[in-house]
Amino acid sequence: MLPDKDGPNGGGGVQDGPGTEDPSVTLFREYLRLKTVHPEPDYDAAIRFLERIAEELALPLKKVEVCPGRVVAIITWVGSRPELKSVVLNSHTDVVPVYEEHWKHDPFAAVKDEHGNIYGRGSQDMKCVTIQYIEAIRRLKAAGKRFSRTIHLTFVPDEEVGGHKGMETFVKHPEFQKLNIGFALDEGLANPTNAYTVFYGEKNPWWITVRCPGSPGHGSRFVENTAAEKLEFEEKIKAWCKEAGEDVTYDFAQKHMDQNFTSTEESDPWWHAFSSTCKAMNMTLKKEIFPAATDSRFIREEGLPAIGFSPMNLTPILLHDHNEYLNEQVFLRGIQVYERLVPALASVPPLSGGE
Ligand code: MET
Ligand SMILES: [Zn+2]
Ligand SMILES: [Zn+2]
Repeated sequence: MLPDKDGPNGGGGVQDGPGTEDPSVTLFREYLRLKTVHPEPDYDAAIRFLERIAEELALPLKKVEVCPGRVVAIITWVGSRPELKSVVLNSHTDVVPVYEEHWKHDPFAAVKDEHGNIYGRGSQDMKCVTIQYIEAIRRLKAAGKRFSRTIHLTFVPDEEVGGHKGMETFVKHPEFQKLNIGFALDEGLANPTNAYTVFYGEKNPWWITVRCPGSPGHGSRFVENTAAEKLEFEEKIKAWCKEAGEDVTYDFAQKHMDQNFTSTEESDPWWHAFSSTCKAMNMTLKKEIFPAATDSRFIREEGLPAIGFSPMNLTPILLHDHNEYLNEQVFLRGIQVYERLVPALASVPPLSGGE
């Protein structure tokens, strides 16, 4: 672990003396320090980190290069009945850029303040979840557990830039088919109340590039045929491009039409395993449609069920925001949540059809 400027346990006035921090928190902070930040994420650092983790867990890691320089890493814990469909724990390794001048701590130093709040880009989106999966698996393995279904931890690049060179390509890869997926967990959002939010569908993103050529020049010069004057925002996309002139074109960088939802009926065996485990832990769940887009959309488009869930209650929603942080107690509680959820999902009895 790299020491940060305030010593081994972060910001001033920290309650932990050296060496007393929970090792899961230390690992989380170490992962936050990797600069997997766009526009040039250090994916090599993430892969090296994950290779070390796989070695510690004594589990195999497979690397699938879906595009040049874009590797999906898969750590697999084979179940006692490997013919059954598997459980996927998915997370993306990239994070969005920062405006460092708006942060009270270095966004890549993983400073922990006197309240136990850990500041860092990716602390909520979604390096917390990556480490929570890993630590839950580590504890379950150490306790000598094994489950009937195979568990795959998938670590995917480029989610934050639309997933073209990440999950979108991976779901079409033969190695994805080989995973024989029955159910997937992926990211969700924090919830400021005591409840946890779960996402069973998403909004359809449309990212559109409108090409509207015009003469350049200073605004005071009464330039004719400017780009701005050609655009009619109140009209529909097609209509306003047509009206703007024959040379105005548009392209979709993202155009999702699929509306596959994941069942949250109690009769659904996957949802039942998920929700009954949460209930047994006295967790309140709030079911929602994700307000933006995650890699779950590509999984659902393959017809597979996926639930978006990041176990962060009592936490303001700070994804992509300045001063993104997560409290270490909330983080540690999340590991315990996965320690219960993973066994429940990986022990779902064979479904009709023997899967
Ligand atoms: C449409 S790609 C989604 C990128 C990112 N997850 C976001 O919601 O902003
Ligand atoms: Zn995310
Ligand atoms: Zn994000």
